[in-house]
Amino acid sequence: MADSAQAQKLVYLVTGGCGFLGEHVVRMLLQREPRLGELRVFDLHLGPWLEELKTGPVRVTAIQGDVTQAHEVAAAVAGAHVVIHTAGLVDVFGRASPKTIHEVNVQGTRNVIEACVQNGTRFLVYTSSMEVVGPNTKGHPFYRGNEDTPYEAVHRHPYPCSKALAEWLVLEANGRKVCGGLPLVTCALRPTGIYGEGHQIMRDFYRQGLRLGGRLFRAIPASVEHGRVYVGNVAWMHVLAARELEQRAALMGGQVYFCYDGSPYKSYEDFNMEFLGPCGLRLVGARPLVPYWLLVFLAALNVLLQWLLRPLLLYAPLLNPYTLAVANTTFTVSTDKAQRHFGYEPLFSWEDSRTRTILWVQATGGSAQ
Ligand SMILES: NC(=O)C1=CN([C@@H]2O[C@H](COP(=O)(O)OP(=O)(O)OC[C@H]3O[C@@H](n4cnc5c(N)ncnc54)[C@H](O)[C@@H]3O)[C@@H](O)[C@H]2O)C=CC1
Ligand SMILES: C[C@@H](CO)CCC[C@@H](C)[C@H]1CC[C@H]2[C@@H]3[C@H](O)CC4=CC(=O)CC[C@]4(C)[C@H]3CC[C@]12C
Repeated sequence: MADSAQAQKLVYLVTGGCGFLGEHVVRMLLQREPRLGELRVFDLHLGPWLEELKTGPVRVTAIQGDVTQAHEVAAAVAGAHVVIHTAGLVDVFGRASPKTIHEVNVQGTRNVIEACVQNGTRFLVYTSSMEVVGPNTKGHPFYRGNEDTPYEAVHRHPYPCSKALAEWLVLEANGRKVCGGLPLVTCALRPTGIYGEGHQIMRDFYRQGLRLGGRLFRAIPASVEHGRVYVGNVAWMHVLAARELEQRAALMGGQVYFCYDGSPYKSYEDFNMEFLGPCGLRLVGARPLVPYWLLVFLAALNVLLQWLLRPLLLYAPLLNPYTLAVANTTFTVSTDKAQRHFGYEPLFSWEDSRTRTILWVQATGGSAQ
């Protein structure tokens, strides 16, 4: 697709294109990818908002499908130049079984790779996660780390296990000959905790705060820092990476990139208050109001309750030993690898990202949407 035709229009496929991140990737491609000729949006559940996109100048094709079904993925990939594979089962709360998480995240990714190989699709960008690195089960801090920082990555939970395995598959596939004989070029992007318009957990915290009379209670020390990244910048990074993969195949192929922007390093709760504060909530307590040992106990109790209640109902609260460990461990990234390799600069400043998120929480937080 190189210089033979600068004006050649490209077919992009976004898997998981109706999810929180996927929708932003889809909209970003339509706004910022001049070579886009057709955009295929593949998802298990198609969003009604796709309809309005179908009236624009670029052909938008909605494909309801399941990444675990190889034939459905193959049909969607046929004829695509670039695949952005963002579909995944994001579950750290025990809603889905480990088997299902593995099937979607690992087998689904395998199906995407094989479909690229069979169909001669050469460019694949995979949405990985910071979770493939850590936090590890020992709670070691990862402080301002980059892609080369040594860290003891130990995965036990099904979600990070599945993301690590899927990322490995994607990177290992780099250089494989696709149908037609040319090499596949792949890279993986590792977002930290994503926030922005559409962030379900943010909305849940907002609603919880409203129920508690406009208050949230500090549970995690303010000194535990998290790296967070705005969804618009994560989407922009995907679009740029996909665009540059061909020209910079030797440099970018088989590489991983953390997703980063100018969002401040703060504790998970203090960071959320950047948005929930202006929406009228306040975080009570300069220090955690419950002792850590009690949180550990409650997290363990939640696991027991989940197990006991499983025959009757799905009990999947936010607090469990894994989420507590993640929330309570510093994990921040500081890197310029994406800037050096493919010229990434955040599209949205921290101020813009903050304002957009606040407006979204205000607009939808109290409603049933
Ligand atoms: N939300 C976060 O903070 C982070 C997310 N990620 C990764 O980003 C990607 C997108 O995550 P989010 O947008 O947050 O999640 P999401 O749940 O909003 O989006 C995932 C999308 O994948 C679709 N999907 C799930 N199973 C599927 C299947 N079997 N076949 C086809 N589509 C399927 C869902 O319907 C959904 O639209 C995931 O791969 C996740 O692992 C990585 C780092 C952080
Ligand atoms: C102990 C509670 C007191 O208020 C707070 C619980 C917060 C947790 C639900 C979140 C804290 C950190 C989040 C994770 C982190 O942002 C990294 C992630 C990366 C992903 O790829 C998927 C989502 C997540 C695991 C994210 C999930 C929610 C938290 C554990």
